[in-house]
Amino acid sequence: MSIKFEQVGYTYSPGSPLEKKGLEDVNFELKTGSFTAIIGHTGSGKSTLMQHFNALLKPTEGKIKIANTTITPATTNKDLKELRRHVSLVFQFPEAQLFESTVLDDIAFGPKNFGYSPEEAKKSAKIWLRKVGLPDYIAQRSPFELSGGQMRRVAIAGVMAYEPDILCLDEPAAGLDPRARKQMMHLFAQYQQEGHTVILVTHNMDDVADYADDVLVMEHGKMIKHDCPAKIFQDRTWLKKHHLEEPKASLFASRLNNFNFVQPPLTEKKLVEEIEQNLRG
Ligand SMILES: Nc1ncnc2c1ncn2[C@@H]1O[C@H](COP(=O)(O)OP(=O)(O)OP(=O)(O)O)[C@@H](O)[C@H]1O
Repeated sequence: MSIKFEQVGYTYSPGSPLEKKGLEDVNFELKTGSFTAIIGHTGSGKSTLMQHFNALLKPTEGKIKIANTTITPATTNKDLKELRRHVSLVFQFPEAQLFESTVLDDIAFGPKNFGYSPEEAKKSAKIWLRKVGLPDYIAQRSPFELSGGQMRRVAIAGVMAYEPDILCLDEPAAGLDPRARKQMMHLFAQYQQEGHTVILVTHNMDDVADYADDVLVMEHGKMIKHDCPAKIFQDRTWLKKHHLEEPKASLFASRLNNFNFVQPPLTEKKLVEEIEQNLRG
């Protein structure tokens, strides 16, 4: 499913004293099957942008084309059900939205809502319970008896169980320990490898380097750069100017004297390879 933003703008509370521009003249196109990271410092418009992918917010200017749906300021909610089956949004702390009495029912809720029969929904829920790394015996427990990390997985399984073509994630691993974060990111990477499009808002540049193949940089509601991670992270002066961090691996490499890196290694694996090469001469 292709995604195209054309001169998209969004104003919060227009015409009121609280009027605030959230997005301004945003233009880009994302490829089907890509893993796009949206980065930028706090308040730059990442979440505002994210909420436009499934029209939770509709542009107040410009238009968005996602597959066969065009979203403009005039689009009404009744035109959007089909889009929302194909494009899902996971907010920070999605576990706050769990509500069913068992884990399995909670995961099956999304698929049922989007037209799966009760049997199909249950079957998909069982598959996704495993895919997010939870044991089968948890299925009949109340989601509220689980740990925070387990609840997060249940919430994410509930979205992935109806297999949206485009999965939008707003800092989905916030607050998780490093191991749980890695497992979660791995799950999203696998989802992309199975042919889906993944869009991730993150402050974690290591995740960008490890998983994304495409990056949008936001600043003051505008998209200031759209490129692959290697190009985004190659210019340290530009990153500093825009208050963006670089991945730990390239930061580490920049502090090594007497080593020659053709370009900053972005991942731990690449860093190790390049150090080995340097040592071999
Ligand atoms: N409901 C709202 N009403 C008015 N202004 C808002 C609202 N939500 C966000 N904004 C403003 O829009 C701008 C962009 O906010 P947004 O939440 O999209 O940024 P962000 O990049 O996601 O930030 P963070 O990294 O802190 O989550 C900010 O100036 C913010 O104050």
